[in-house]
Amino acid sequence: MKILTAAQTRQLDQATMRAQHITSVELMERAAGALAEWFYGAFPHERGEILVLCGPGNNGGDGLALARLLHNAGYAVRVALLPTAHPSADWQHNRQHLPGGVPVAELAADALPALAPGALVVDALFGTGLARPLAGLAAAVAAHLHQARARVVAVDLPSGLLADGPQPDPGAPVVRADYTLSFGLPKLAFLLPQNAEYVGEWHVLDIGLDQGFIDQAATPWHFTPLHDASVALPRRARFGYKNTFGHALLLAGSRGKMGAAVLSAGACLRGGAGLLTAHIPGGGYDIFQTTRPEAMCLTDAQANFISELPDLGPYQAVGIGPGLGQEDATRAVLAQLLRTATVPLVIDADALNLLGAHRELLALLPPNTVLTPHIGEFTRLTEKAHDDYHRLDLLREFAQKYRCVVVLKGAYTAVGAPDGQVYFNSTGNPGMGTGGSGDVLTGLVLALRADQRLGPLHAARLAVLAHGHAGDLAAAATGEAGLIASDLVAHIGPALQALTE
Ligand SMILES: NC(=O)C1=CN([C@@H]2O[C@H](COP(=O)(O)OP(=O)(O)OC[C@H]3O[C@@H](n4cnc5c(N)ncnc54)[C@H](OP(=O)(O)O)[C@@H]3O)[C@@H](O)[C@H]2O)[C@@H](O)CC1
Ligand SMILES: Nc1ncnc2c1ncn2[C@@H]1O[C@H](COP(=O)(O)OP(=O)(O)O)[C@@H](O)[C@H]1O
Ligand SMILES: [K+]
Repeated sequence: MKILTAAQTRQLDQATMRAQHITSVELMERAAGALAEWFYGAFPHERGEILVLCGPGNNGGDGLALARLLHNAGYAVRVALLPTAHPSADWQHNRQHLPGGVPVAELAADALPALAPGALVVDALFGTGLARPLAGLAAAVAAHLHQARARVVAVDLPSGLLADGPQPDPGAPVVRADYTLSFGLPKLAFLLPQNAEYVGEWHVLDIGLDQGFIDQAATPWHFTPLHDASVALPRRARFGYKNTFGHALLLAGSRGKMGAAVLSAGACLRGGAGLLTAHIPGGGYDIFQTTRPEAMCLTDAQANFISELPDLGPYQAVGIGPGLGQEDATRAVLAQLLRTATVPLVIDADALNLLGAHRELLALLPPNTVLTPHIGEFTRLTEKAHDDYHRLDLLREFAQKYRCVVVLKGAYTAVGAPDGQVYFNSTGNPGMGTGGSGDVLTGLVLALRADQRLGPLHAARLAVLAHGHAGDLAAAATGEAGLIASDLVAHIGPALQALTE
């Protein structure tokens, strides 16, 4: 699913009207209808009055049309208008069609609407047409909503927030919505941590926008929903056997962090690898063999860390990093791996930290390597980003420069591809913020890299999608707080099953 800019969204509206021979008023009516349907589902028994705040453009027009539909459906609705000399044509149409029974007032700085605590407010002040930061009356309204602790439903965008870029004036107020209801496609702003306090819970409502325009629109940004055919897992061949499904090598663990190796190995096995060999510090042997009997095990001469690179001959993919530690000898193993590997690599955790601390090693990264940094690890590999948008620029630059797939982990994990495209993930939940979750992802990516039917981007995107889905399945059973990384491993099977072709 593509993510478009505000400018592209305006073109998409025009293309939809042309292709479907509808007027802008008709398109607005569809948008309002979709908003109203959402309201009926979310607030079926709302008794209090709903205040609809309308700006001068089509966002305000959506608000006026929604007010009419809610009133006709029996809700108590009141409208407050931002004073304007030049309302949009569709605004005027919907103003004229507002039923007489809906009270309408103009907003004024010295008489902002009284709001009972928890009052339900629709923010239809500004959407994608926002041309400058909120100031004056609009800014006062945004602050008033916040102080009054109103429940705010934003139409298309919380007013004051840009759809696709950082705020020009970070100090200017932005409406803090509990819900944001957008049309057709998600907006880039929804996916970034810095905007979470404004966007709240967001939903995309289908209003039948022109798919032809969307298909040809150029954008680096994509969103991967749970069921995305382009990243499905191919079925296993009926006559396949363990050697068909890939033999993975995992270099992981150090004293005190053998659990990372165990978790990662579990995920690799549950991810469908035909065979898994783990190379671990000698002192971890009993732990590993006892907890992961399905995996084979090579022990390092060192008891507490890894100092030797095994012969890579038998393997279809190599993963390195979980619980690895940052010993000099381990760094030498990483360097040797980068120099000699001819099979796909997956690099995580301390292996990334070693790369960050010794950046000369970055030049050795084989193309199509998958790196799985969280934000802290990514910062060590690159530089401190000014904000979340700048970090996305850094992600694209890094993936293009090193011809690698970079999985920037977190809520809506962003997968950067060597061609500069970025794919945001839709699955997962905050319960996954628990030690070892990333180690599980590494094992799963490794299994899918050992699967020779999948390319690096497909493997990384599918692993991220399945890992998040496993987290969602696990959280349904344990709750978010109770979720631990082992639960992710246990749910990889059903998650992958749900994502199989
Ligand atoms: N496919 C879709 O997504 C569909 C989208 N639709 C809806 O259309 C919305 C976009 O409508 P839009 O283009 O009329 O822009 P909108 O956000 O109402 O603002 C423009 C007005 O605000 C003003 N203005 C701007 N900034 C300001 C500021 N800081 N302070 C004060 N004023 C400011 C600006 O004035 P000006 O800059 O000219 O002075 C102009 O008057 C979109 O978000 C969605 O809700 C649906 O109806 C159909 C399907
Ligand atoms: N709020 C969240 N929503 C979705 N996924 C999350 C969230 N928090 C963490 N995760 C996922 O959990 C994993 C955490 O990885 P990481 O920080 O490397 O953990 P660890 O180092 O403990 O293994 C990542 O895949 C990340 O995307
Ligand atoms: K809005």
